[in-house]
Amino acid sequence: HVPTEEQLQEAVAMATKELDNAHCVRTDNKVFCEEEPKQAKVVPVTHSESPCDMTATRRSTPKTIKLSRSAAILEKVAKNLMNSPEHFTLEQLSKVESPIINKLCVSIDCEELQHMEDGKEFRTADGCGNNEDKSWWGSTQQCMKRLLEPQYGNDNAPRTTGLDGKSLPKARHVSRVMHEDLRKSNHETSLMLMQFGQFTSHEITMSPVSDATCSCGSSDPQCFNIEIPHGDPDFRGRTCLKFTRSVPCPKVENDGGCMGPRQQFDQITSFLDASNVYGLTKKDMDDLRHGFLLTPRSNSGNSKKELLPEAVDNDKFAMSCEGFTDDVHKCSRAGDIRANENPGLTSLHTLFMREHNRIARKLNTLNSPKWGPDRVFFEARKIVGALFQKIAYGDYLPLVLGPDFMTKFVLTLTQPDKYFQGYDKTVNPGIYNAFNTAANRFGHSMVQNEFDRYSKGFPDARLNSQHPINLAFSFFNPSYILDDDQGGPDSILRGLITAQSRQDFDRFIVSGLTKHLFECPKIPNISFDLAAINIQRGRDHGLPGYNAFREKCGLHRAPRFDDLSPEIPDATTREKLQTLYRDVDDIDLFVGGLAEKSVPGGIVGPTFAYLIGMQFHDIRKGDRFWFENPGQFSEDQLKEIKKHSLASILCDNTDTTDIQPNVFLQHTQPGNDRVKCTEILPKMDLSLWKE
Ligand code: HEM
Repeated sequence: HVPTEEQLQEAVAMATKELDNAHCVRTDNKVFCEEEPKQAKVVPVTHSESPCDMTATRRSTPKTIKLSRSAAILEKVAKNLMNSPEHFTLEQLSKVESPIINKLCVSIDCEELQHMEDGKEFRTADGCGNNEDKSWWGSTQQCMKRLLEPQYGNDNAPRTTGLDGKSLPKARHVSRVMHEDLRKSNHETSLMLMQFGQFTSHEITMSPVSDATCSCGSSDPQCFNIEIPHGDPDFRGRTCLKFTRSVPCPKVENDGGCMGPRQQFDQITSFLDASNVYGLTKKDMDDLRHGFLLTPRSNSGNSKKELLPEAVDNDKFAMSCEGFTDDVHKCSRAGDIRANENPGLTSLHTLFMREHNRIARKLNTLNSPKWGPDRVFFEARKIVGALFQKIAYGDYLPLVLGPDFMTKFVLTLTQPDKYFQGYDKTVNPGIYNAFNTAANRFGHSMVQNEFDRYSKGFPDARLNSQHPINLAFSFFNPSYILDDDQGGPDSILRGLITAQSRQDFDRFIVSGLTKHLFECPKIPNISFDLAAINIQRGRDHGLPGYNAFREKCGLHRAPRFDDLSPEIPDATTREKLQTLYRDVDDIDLFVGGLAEKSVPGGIVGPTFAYLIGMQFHDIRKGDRFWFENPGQFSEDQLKEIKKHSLASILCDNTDTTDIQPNVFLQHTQPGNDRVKCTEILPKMDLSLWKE
C-alpha cells in the first residue's frame, strides 16, 4: 500500500509551497520571523550572527543547503501523507520508489569522477569516483549511515522522552552530575594521543547545523536549546545554551528509500585522505595550494618555521575567530574550517602543511623538469595521505582499541612490504551516525585544561622557559601560534609529547570544556558545555539509548542498572545513572559509553570500541586508494612509508632535536627512550620516488 504518483506529485507541490511560505525569511546574514508569511529565500549565511558564534565552524555549504532543502520537502511530504485519509505509515513511505521523490533525494553531485596527472590517477578533492560503481560513496555531503533505526519525537523532533513517556533528564543536568571535573592523568600516554584523535576526527566527520537564530525561548523547530536548570552555579543569569539542530539529509535513491526518518549529513569526505590539509573542493585545494606551498606565513627563510596562510577578511576562517581575536593576530587557513579551534589542533595542521612542503620540495628536486608542478603537488598529497593512514592505523588506533578489536575489525596494517588484499567495493566507507555523534567523541574525556609548552632544550625541564596555555583562553585564539618568543607551534607540539599526559578516559571532563567552552572575551555570558552539547546532539539525531547499542555491539542488553556492572564496575557511577534516568534503556549513548571501563590494552570501553572499530574497518576496506592497496605504491615505497612516524615528521619539520620514537606514548615507557632526531629514528627515503 503506497501512494499513487498523482498523490505524490500533489504532496510535493504542497510541501514546496509550505516551505517557500515558511514563517521565517532568511536574508544574507539574518533570519526574520514575521507574523505574515513571506516568500522564503534560502541563501547561505556569510557572516556570523554575532562574534564568538558557536555555529560558525559548522555552517552548511551551499551544496548542503540545497540538499537539506530537498530533505525538508521530503519530511513535509511524508508528514502530509501520514496525515492524509489513507494514513500512510512511515514504513510504507520509506519503500516508495517514484521519479518525483527520487529527484529530490539524489545527492550525487560530483565535480569530477576521476583526477589524472601524467596518466596516473589520484584522489579527487571531494572523494567522488573512489567507488567505481557508487561514485558518491565516501564523498562530501553524504547522509550518515545508521546501525539502529533512529528514535525521534513526533515529526522527526528530537528524542526528549524516555520509555515511560516522561521527559528525559535535561542534558545540562546530566552533564553536571556525570561529567564533573575530577582530574586523573594517564602517565603512559601523551596528550598527543588526544590531539591526533581530534585531528583525525576532523578529517572524516563534520555534521553541519541549521542557520536558525536560536535565542532562548525560540520556537523555531531547528532550535533545540539546552535548558539551564534553576540555580546552576556555572551559568548564572542564563536560561539556555543556544543549540541549533543538524540539518536534515536526503538519502541517496540507490541507498534505500529516501522518505524514511530524518538523517544527518557528513559534510566532508569519510576517506582518510588528508582532506583537513587540502580542502574539500577543487577550488579550496587550489587556493590552499597557492597559499601554503607558494606563500606560507612568517617564512623568514626557514622552512621549519613556516606557518599556515592567514585568514582573509570575512572568509570562513576569519568568521570562526570573530570575537576571539584582534585585528593584529589573524587566524589560519587550512583544509578544515575548525583548524583554529584550539592551539594544539592548529599546531598539528601547521605540522602537516610543513610536511607537505618538505616532501613537495624534495620530489621537485628529484624529478624536475620531468614532473611539472601539478604532478609534484598530487604526488606529495598522495604521500601525506598515506602517512596519515599509516599513523592512524599503525600507531594511534592500536592504543585506542587494544589488540582484540584491532584484529576483530581487520585494522592491523600488513607486513611492511606486503599489499592489503582486502579492498571491497561493496563496503560503503561512509560515517555511522553513532560513531560521529557519540563514540568518537570519547576524546573529550582525554582533553587537559592546559596546553604545556616546551622550549628546544626540553629534556632538561630547568631549561623550559615557556608558559602553559589555559584551554579556556585558547579557543580560536591565534596569538599562541604567532608567539615566536614562546616558540609558536613548535613549543606547543613539544608540550603535547613531553611531560604532559592526557586525561584518563573516564566519565570526567575538564571544566575548560564543560563550563568555559568558547567563552567569548568580548561579549559577557557566552560560553558552552561540550558534554551537554554531546548529549543534546545525540537526542537531536534521534540516537537510541546506550542499552540498545550495547546489544548491537555484542554485549547483553542490561535489564537493570546493576546488570551494567561488568562494563561499568563503579557502583557510584551506576547509582548516578539510576538517579538520573528512570529506565536503564534511557541512558544516552555518550554518557553510558564514557562510563565503561577500558577494553584490555585499549582506552575506550567495549561499546565505543565496537563502534569505532567498525567505522575504521569500513574506511579502510571501502577505499580504492587505500595506501596499502596493490597499485598505489611500489613494495619498496610502501616499506619506506611504514618506516615513517609522527616522531619523524616532528623532527623533520620543527626545531625539536630529541624525541621518543612513539610520540603517543611517554618517553618513560619501555623501549621508548628519547633519541636524537639525527640518529636512530627511522625515516622514509624519498629517493625511491625518483622516476
Ligand atoms: C580541546 C579539544 C576539543 C574541543 C574544544 C572540541 C570541541 C568540539 C565541539 C564544539 C564539537 C561540536 C559539538 C556539536 O555541536 O555537536 C565537537 C565535535 C566532535 N568532537 Fe570534539 N573537541 C575537542 C577534542 C576532541 C577529540 C580529542 C576528539 C576525538 C578523539 C573529538 C571528537 C569529536 C567528534 C567526532 C565530533 C563530532 C564531529 C562533527 O560532526 O562535527 N573532539 N568537538
